[in-house]
Amino acid sequence: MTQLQKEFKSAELIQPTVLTVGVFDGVHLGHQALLKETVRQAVVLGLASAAVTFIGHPRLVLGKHRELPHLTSIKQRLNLIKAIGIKHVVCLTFSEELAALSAEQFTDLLVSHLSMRRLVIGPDFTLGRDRSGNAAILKDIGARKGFSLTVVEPEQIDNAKISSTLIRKAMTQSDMERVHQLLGRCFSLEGRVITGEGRGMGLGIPTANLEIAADQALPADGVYATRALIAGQYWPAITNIGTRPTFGGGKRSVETHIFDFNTQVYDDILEIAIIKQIRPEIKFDSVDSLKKQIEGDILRARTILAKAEC
Ligand SMILES: Cc1cc2nc3c(=O)[nH]c(=O)nc-3n(C[C@H](O)[C@H](O)[C@H](O)COP(=O)(O)O)c2cc1C
Ligand SMILES: Nc1ncnc2c1ncn2[C@@H]1O[C@H](COP(=O)(O)OP(=O)(O)OP(=O)(O)O)[C@@H](O)[C@H]1O
Repeated sequence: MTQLQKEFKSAELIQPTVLTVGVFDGVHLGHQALLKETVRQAVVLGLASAAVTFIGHPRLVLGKHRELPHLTSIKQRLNLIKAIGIKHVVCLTFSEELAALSAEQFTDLLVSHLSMRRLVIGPDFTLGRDRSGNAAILKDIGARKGFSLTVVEPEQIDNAKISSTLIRKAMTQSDMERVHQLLGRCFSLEGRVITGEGRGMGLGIPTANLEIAADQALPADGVYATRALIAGQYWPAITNIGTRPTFGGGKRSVETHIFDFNTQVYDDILEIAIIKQIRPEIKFDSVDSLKKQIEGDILRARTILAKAEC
């Protein structure tokens, strides 16, 4: 049995479904509109709602991009999709085997394994080998195979279609307000707390270093006002993303100083909601001037966080 057959077999759905398909990286406002419409139609038709999401980005597997940073981890993506009310979330590895299927072959699998009766798609969505399955073709296949098709209007902001590409661009410009507007929530990073180089304590500013996946999209290097979520509780915080040029630079790290907090958090899972950039990362001439700057940054972060919406 191939990997794809195994994945479909273990995801088997018996109750007929209204289904949507995509990568859903970021689960941005456009994705949310589509997922909400899928849930709404399932309720109206008395069917179960389902979403198929891909592990591994099609554009990477098909060699169109060499690197494509993810806005959300798989875990965040699944939690966000479920929080919208989608009953079944099916993960499929986007492999060459999957990429080689025609729209007809892929929708056959959706009908036979996931009992698809209606497919909900967004603007310009295509499915199957060489992106051959556009809305007209999917409608025609559906008429023969027993599913109907709904095409959802694009969600737009300022006449631009909301897309993960737009969000990645705003991240590289450190425009976290724009990212927030496009996602419909604050951008957040989640990971395990790992050990740093132990300099933070010496500076009098202890930091929790986050373990970050190599393919995680990050805002541009800099200092950000953030909120840290630990064991269900939010704490005001400040986060430095960067290479610490004052100490000779190194591997990019994401380190957070949580205000009024002095508990050991090594190995805990920490989520950081990134609210606003305070300044870019700078190479200081002395550790003292870095320390003075950080003390000022902390005051600014407190002011920003007192007024922030998320
Ligand atoms: C709020 C904040 C701002 C920071 N800004 C800078 C900076 O502009 N330049 C820099 O070289 N390091 C900066 N750092 C990183 C410190 O150099 C770092 O916390 C220290 O080296 C400890 O690193 P460690 O956790 O790897 O031991 C900042 C850290 C924090 C918490
Ligand atoms: N702005 C939007 N409004 C409504 N639906 C959208 C929007 N953006 C994407 N979708 C739909 O969400 C589904 C999942 O899309 P998917 O994540 O696979 O790729 P996409 O369209 O390239 O999205 P993005 O460019 O944001 O990564 C598709 O049906 C897609 O058409």
